[in-house]
Amino acid sequence: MTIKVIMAGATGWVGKALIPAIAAQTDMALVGAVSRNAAGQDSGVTAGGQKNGVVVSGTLADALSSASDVVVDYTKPNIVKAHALEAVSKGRHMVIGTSGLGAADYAEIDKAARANGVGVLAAANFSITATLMKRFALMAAKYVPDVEVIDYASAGKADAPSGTARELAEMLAEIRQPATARPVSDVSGVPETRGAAVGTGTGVQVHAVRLPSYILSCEALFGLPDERLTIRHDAGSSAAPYVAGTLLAIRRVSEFKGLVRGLDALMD
Ligand SMILES: NC(=O)C1=CN([C@@H]2O[C@H](COP(=O)(O)OP(=O)(O)OC[C@H]3O[C@@H](n4cnc5c(N)ncnc54)[C@H](OP(=O)(O)O)[C@@H]3O)[C@@H](O)[C@H]2O)C=CC1
Ligand SMILES: O=C(O)C1=N[C@H](C(=O)O)C[C@H](O)C1
Repeated sequence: MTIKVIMAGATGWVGKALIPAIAAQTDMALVGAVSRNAAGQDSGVTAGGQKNGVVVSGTLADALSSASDVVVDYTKPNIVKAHALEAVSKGRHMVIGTSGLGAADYAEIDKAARANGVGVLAAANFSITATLMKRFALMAAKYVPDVEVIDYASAGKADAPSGTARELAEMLAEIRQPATARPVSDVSGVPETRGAAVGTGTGVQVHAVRLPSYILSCEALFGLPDERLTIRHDAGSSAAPYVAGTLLAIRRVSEFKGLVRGLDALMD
């Protein structure tokens, strides 16, 4: 069966890499593309390549008016949830790459997806090595209770923390033992410098750094008396690392009913 795919965020950094990649798959067909500013143009051309005959729509609603199976979203934190709810309400499976959502948003999308009998795969980071970083950090958290997350990104990144750091912190908070660090509420000085607690219970402290020269790096920092472990991922300047993981998600998302979080769900 050919999987008919709509690419929302077709003219973005990641979307431009995915448009030719989706079109090149023998088991997929690119049937729609979304960008407000490129509406009416050919999506192959706006992605920097040859004409592919798929005209860009200005809204997801427009793109959904034709038949499709899966919507892929690499847009912006302020629109991704609305896109997800719209796509699943129209019976489409959804692959979410866009950052900015948290556990409560995903619970809402999960409910809507289950009600409509479709699958959603949301991964804060579709790169294989970033996914391994998360997996290794979750393994370490079973043995070392004290962990904090440092999130490094470009000066202009729209959201903080990054999706990568948020997913990691939320999952660490679910499995790690209580930390031995002094509670932030007992800290004097400027307690905000201890970062923000992300996740259930006391959460995991996340520190977001935003500076020119970073793309996205994420560190899980574990401490025990007299020793320390750092597990870190650094993203490079191209969107290539996210392509293979996103294609895998497009192929597999219809196997689910409801939302599954993290590329690692597909990696075993
Ligand atoms: N999960 C992962 O592995 C990765 C996630 N990301 C995340 O993906 C998201 C996108 O990143 P990136 O490609 O760098 O973003 P860009 O800013 O380069 O591109 C955003 C795209 O979304 C479109 N867009 C923006 N707003 C809307 C809207 N309201 N309706 C429809 N389309 C819209 C833009 O077109 P226009 O403005 O014309 O509408 C553009 O095509 C970010 O949240 C980023 O953090 C990034 C890399 C990897
Ligand atoms: O905004 C980005 O650039 C990226 N965002 C993703 C995130 O928020 O985690 C991950 C990706 O490495 C780059």
